[in-house]
Amino acid sequence: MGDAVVGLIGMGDMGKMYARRLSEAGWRVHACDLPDKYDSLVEEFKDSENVTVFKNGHHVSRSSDYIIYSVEAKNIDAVVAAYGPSTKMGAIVGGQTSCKAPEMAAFEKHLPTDVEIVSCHSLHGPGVNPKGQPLVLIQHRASDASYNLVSKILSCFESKHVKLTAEAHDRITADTQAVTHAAFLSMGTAWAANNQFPWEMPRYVGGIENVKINITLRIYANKWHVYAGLAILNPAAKRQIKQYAESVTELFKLMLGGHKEELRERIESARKAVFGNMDGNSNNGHELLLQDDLLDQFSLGEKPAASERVKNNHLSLLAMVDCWWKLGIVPYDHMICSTPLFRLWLGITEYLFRNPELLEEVIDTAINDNTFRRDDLEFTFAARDWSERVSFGNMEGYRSKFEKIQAYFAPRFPEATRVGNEMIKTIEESLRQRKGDAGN
Ligand SMILES: NC(=O)C1=CN([C@@H]2O[C@H](COP(=O)(O)OP(=O)(O)OC[C@H]3O[C@@H](n4cnc5c(N)ncnc54)[C@H](OP(=O)(O)O)[C@@H]3O)[C@@H](O)[C@H]2O)C=CC1
Ligand SMILES: O=C(O)C(=O)Cc1ccc(O)cc1
Repeated sequence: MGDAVVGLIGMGDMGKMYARRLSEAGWRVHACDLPDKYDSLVEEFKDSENVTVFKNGHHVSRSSDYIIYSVEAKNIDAVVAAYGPSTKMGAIVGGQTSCKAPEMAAFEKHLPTDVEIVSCHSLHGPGVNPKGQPLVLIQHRASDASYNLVSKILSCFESKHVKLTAEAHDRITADTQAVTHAAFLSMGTAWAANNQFPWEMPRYVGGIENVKINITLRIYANKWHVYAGLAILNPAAKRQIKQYAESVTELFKLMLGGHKEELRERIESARKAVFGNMDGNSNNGHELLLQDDLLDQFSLGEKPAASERVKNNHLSLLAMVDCWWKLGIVPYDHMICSTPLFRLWLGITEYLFRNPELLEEVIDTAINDNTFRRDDLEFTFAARDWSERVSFGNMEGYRSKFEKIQAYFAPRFPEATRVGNEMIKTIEESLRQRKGDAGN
């Protein structure tokens, strides 16, 4: 491959994934994590001849031509302050953090002026095949030649390169990632508060419920700082998460008050704004992203017989569309810059909103069925509490709540991760195939 050496500062899940793929593609990689991980990293990469592990970021910065900071967003300022001044003259620096405002501020503050800046963000987790997934590239302070070099280095992922400014990146990921995570975090919080493992209850098994359960567990199996960083440090995210909590609260109040017509009108206005004239019977816009039979395959529990199926008012999904409507967000506009979780979330939302019978059943359940009010109450509390922690910028408050719920679900993570990976893989393949079919 080329002569350029790629530096990786931060060898956590994403850093390791980058190191493996870049070195396999023939790039020389200089990597480090914190000094206490030096020995274990040397051992782990002893068979990768293109990867050299260093004790700290000074060594990596001095010897690399494109350096990627792959550390916690909350630490970016401190880490760049430490190693940025050691950057090789004329090198290019970028970061992998999920939120670019603090990353760019740190680069501008601490990097020498001869250093160029091209950042990146893989819009998927470390366990997902990067092929075909969006990879955001940001030419922040760099010549076209340097941008092209970074694009060439990262082309071995076979991801779709999406060129954005840092600001546009943060606005879009607030719409897609931050608010999506808020919904799933709240579901997990409500289940834990009611001492439920939802896959053990008939109401929560099958179809779109599988997506809710698998994604919620996937998020709680990950590291808290990833979600805290992209919610709390992203200047655009607070408003979205707050609106989601408000939409949940207002819809729940309409349900509690038995205001069926008002509820229906509100849902209908949101549906029109977000899904336009797409309905369940026509393919006006495009085909449904997801099909129920596909989703049925990925259960952590036994699917109940149709006669035992318990109806759900899907407050979390109704609130999502209400939130998009109130904020003027058209989620399809963001597909080019979406994560697998966002596509699944949009998929189940669309599944509900483009099925008039199911939507009517949901409205009816919301008004007439009291069975699950306790779940909805906890879900409403949860959405508001997450939003408050994010609004106050409360990292420690976020962490302690996240880790408490994480501990509750932890025994099921291995199985949930396996089923979740399988689900994402199958659904993504099906989406790709359909796109291919449509193009033929
Ligand atoms: N996980 C995901 O799905 C994705 C994450 N991202 C972003 O990528 C970044 C990395 O995430 P991820 O790999 O998951 O997180 P990890 O916590 O697994 O990795 C971060 C690593 O950086 C290390 N680190 C912290 N400070 C230093 C330092 N001074 N020098 C060297 N290493 C240091 C951490 O060590 P220690 O643990 O000891 O602090 C840790 O090993 C985050 O900003 C995240 O938002 C982007 C896309 C997807
Ligand atoms: O798909 C998601 O939203 C995930 O949860 C995985 C993830 C987490 C952080 C990122 O910056 C990008 C992807």
